[in-house]
Amino acid sequence: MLFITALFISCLLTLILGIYAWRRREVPTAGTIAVMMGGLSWWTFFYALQILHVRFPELIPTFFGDSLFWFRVMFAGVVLQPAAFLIFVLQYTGYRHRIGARLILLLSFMPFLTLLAIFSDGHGHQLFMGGFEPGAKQAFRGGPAFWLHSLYSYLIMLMGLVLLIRFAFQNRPYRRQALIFISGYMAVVASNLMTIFNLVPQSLERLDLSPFGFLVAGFVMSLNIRREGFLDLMPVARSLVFERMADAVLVTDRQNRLLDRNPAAQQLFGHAGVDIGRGVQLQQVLPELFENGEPAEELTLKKRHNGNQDSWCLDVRRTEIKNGNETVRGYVYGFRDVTDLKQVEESLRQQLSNNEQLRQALKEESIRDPLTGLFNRRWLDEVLELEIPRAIREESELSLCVIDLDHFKRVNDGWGHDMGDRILVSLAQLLQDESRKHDVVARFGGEEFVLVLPGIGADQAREVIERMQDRFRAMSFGPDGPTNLTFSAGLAVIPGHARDRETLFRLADRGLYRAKEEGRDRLVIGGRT
Ligand SMILES: Nc1nc2c(ncn2[C@@H]2O[C@H](COP(=O)(O)OP(=O)(O)OP(=O)(O)O)[C@@H](O)[C@H]2O)c(=O)[nH]1
Repeated sequence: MLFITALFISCLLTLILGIYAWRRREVPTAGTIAVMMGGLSWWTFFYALQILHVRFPELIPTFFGDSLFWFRVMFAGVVLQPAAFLIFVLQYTGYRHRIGARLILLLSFMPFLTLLAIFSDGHGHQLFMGGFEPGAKQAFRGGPAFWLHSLYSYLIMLMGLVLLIRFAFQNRPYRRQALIFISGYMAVVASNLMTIFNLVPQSLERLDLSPFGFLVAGFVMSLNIRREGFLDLMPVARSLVFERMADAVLVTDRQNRLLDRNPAAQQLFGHAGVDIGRGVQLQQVLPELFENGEPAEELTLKKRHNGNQDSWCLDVRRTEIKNGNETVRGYVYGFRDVTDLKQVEESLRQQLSNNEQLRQALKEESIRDPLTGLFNRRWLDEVLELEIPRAIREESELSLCVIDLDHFKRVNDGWGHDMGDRILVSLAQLLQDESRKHDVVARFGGEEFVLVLPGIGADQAREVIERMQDRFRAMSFGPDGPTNLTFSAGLAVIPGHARDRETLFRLADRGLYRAKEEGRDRLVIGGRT
């Protein structure tokens, strides 16, 4: 009776755990745990029915006249266990991508055959039951199919166990929960092994001990869920993140040999034609990443096949993987595709530079005379505002010369306005040619020009102006243009004639006026001849 009670408690506990896990099935391993727990619950439930049938045949009937009916049904829950266990371990230890249709098919082959053997194994057949008689208080020996299935189960469980133990030692944050899970499952394995190898003491009437193993496993599992967050903090979440990340991630060992890569990396490097198969040396397949020894922070990846212009701009981040004693075990390389960002950045930069050019052009326009291209009066004012105080501060000279074309009205009247414009442009060009780089030549308005000659006194300025006058006089404006044009000029110098802008201009203007008065085509300095 104690045994039956234990069976039902196991059944209930595993059922509750199964339902609990099923309700959290958005965590991928939880679904598998639900199947495992459901299978265990099934196992214990039908085992209990079988025993009750033997003890109380009138209470628990059987079907098809088969006294082992419930026992056979029970095996549906048994054969499920190894495959579910392995799938869980693969999910838990980060090998989710290995679970495909092929593996599922391979794993279900044996359970399917076993179930077939179980149900076709009627009385007299020795294939699975090995002549087992229920209620005969004899040990269950099992036929060849039973042992084959046991071998298959334990091989699979061993594989899972190895993976789990390796994982537990490599992943400190999950070590406790992984070890607790292993210990729970070991209780199932131990009780099952004791049963199938007939190690159960006679006093326990050779009953199947597995349900007690399930009881222990159930308690351990609930402990794991409550204390270790087994269904919340699964490493699976981490591997899911790795797999679903939009950034390409490559994991290498210390020698930069590739150990793992996520689907985003496969897609990106696959597109670029870079071979990122496991074991390849990163320096060999991505030499541009290590151009200066250390990995670059930015990488431009070009499509390897000739003739294609595709390229990606990648932001690279390398993180060291360290173990407990701080030695580097490998690296994680993260590649973020910043191609679009770069394009936006580039077009913004282009736009900024265009704006700057436009601003410069506008500024130029605002300080230039449109006809001659010389500086205008506005710019001249700004220049003088700086240059006059500087000349005084540095005790150097500065000459200001006001130039005005002689009888320009006659030119306009005689040869037309267009010819007048051409002459203004020619004079502007001449003034520019004859002055130094840091002199300022401006059109002051109409046919009047101003020269600012920093660092030059009256004598030197006179030479410059007279040279200009000579050249202008000698200029020809074609067979239909005027000849021997002249200009008059007035000059004043800082600090000799003035120490401020107004006086300087007034004296230069007065000089110009005097030059006109005295017959034009001459230069008057300081308001006097
Ligand atoms: N073609 C042309 N003529 C201009 C321009 N600006 C001013 N003028 C002309 O320059 C002439 C200036 O004439 P005035 O101020 O009388 O002087 P002037 O004929 O040069 O005689 P003086 O200065 O006394 O030698 C006028 O006919 C204006 O129309 C211009 O941009 N283009």
